[in-house]
This record gives sequence, C-alpha cells and structure tokens, in this order.
Amino acid sequence: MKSIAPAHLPHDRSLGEEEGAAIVVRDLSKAFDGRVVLDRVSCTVPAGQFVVLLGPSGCGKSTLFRCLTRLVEPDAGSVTIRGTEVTALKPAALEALRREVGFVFQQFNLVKRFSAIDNVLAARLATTPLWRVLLRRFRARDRQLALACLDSVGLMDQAYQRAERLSGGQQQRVAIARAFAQQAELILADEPISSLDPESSENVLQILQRAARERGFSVLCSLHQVDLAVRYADRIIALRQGRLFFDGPAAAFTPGLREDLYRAARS
Ligand SMILES: Nc1ncnc2c1ncn2[C@@H]1O[C@H](COP(=O)(O)OP(=O)(O)OP(=O)(O)O)[C@@H](O)[C@H]1O
Repeated sequence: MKSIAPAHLPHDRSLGEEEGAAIVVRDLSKAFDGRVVLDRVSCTVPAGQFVVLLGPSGCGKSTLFRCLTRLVEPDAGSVTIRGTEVTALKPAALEALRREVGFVFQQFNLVKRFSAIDNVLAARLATTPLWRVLLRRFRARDRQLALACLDSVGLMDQAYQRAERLSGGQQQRVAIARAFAQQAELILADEPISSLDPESSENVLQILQRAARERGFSVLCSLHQVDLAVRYADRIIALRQGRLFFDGPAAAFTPGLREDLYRAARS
C-alpha cells in the first residue's frame, strides 16, 4: 500500500464525542492474503446522525462495513456499537446484536414473490412464534407496525403488491421499511442506491436523512456519489487506500479534499 498523508480530522476527537455514539471504531485493521485493506482505521458514527462513508473503489468501504458486525473478522482493533464492544462478543451475543441492526443492501434482499408487507414483517421473525410465521398469522400490532413503516417510506398503497412487481426504487424502500420495522435504531446501508435511477436515489437518501432527523435513527451509508453525500449527510467518513482520510461534518468536506480523495486513487 502506498504511503499517504494523515487523515483530515476537523474536530479533535474527544472522549466526549464518543460517549453515547452509535458506532465507535478504533484502530481497525484487516488484511486479505497478506494485503492490508484496512489500516488502523478509527472513526465515529454519532447517535442520531446520517453519516456517509465515501472513498474510491477498492478503498475498503465494504470491508469496513462487514467488520462492524463481524461478517468479516477484523485482524486488530475494536468496534463498539451502542456501548457494546462487538469485537469481544461470543457467537450467541453477536447474533443478538446483529438482530438489533437494520441492514440495507445494494441488491435489496427481498423475497420477490412475497408482498411488500410480508417482506417488512420478516423483520419481526425473531420475536414471533414459529407457528405464527408458518401460518403467516402475524400479530395485529406487528401488521400495524409494518404498515406504518411502509407508510413512512411512501408505500402504503403498495403494501399487498408482490415485491417482484415493484420498481427498484420501491423495492429498496421496502427494504428500508423492513429495517425500520426491526426498531433497531441503527441502520447500515451498503451502497443502497447504486442500482437506482437519480430520482429514486434521492428519494432513498431523503428517507434515510429523515430517519435520522425525525426519528433519531443512526445511519451509516456507503455511497459513490459525492455530490449526494455532501447534500444529504450530517457527517462524512472517507477512506483512501484503507486508511482514514476524513471524519467530520459534511460541511467541512471541501471541494479540495474531495479532489484529493479521488486524485490519490487515480495516481
Ligand atoms: N474476501 C476477500 N478476499 C480477498 N480480498 C478481498 C476480499 N474482500 C475484499 N477484498 C479486497 O479488499 C479491497 C477492498 O475491497 P472493498 O470491497 O472493501 O472495497 P470498496 O471500497 O467497498 O470497493 P467498491 O467501492 O468498489 O465496492 C479490494 O482490493 C478487494 O479486492
């Protein structure tokens, strides 16, 4: 890995900032086959903020995402989610923690032949007795919650439509409604708009931004679209060649920094 300049950190990261944070990453490192992909990355996702993770292709964004819930095991460093040190958890506790995180993926991960509402109800599986799942007899309160979540992403009128009949943007909104229905308060969205058209992309980002501003969710979302990141995010974390390049308010991510971030990848 090439040597690069130190990270741009507009704030001094104080312990105060980490207190009550949704995610605290400390000195996280990961190598694949001896090649360093994350190199002592430290960053913070404050509670109740919409944070966008940026960086050139191959800089380690997905690896960082996966390390957060140990879908990929980091080699060193720590991750703390809402006060729990994820990197110290035993398997059962790790499973329980993962159920408390709403995941949104690029490929939506819906059951295509199920209706929108049944896909959202999948978020309630962990707390629903098996017989109810098998007979698709979800509790009335779970159905009400699922409908409210679909309403909050503008899809109440599509609740009984099969997922496969919805547009890509609508399917991604169902996936977000499913994350809301988990009542997880932390959403990890890995490139959620990469297969969407511009209008649907903005729609999805508005929903994630509102989830933070109006509902107090903490959202970490990786994107390739810097313009959209600057417009929608409260905070930006940027990686370059596996190292932290920037961690601060979106307003402090200047055009010069943006140019540096992507120029390094081209050189
Ligand atoms: N399981 C793996 N085994 C070996 N190498 C891997 C593995 N996962 C990722 N890598 C490598 O790690 C580097 C970082 O990959 P990662 O997917 O984290 O980057 P990214 O920033 O998310 O890229 P993109 O924006 O293109 O999705 C890449 O060089 C990739 O080839």
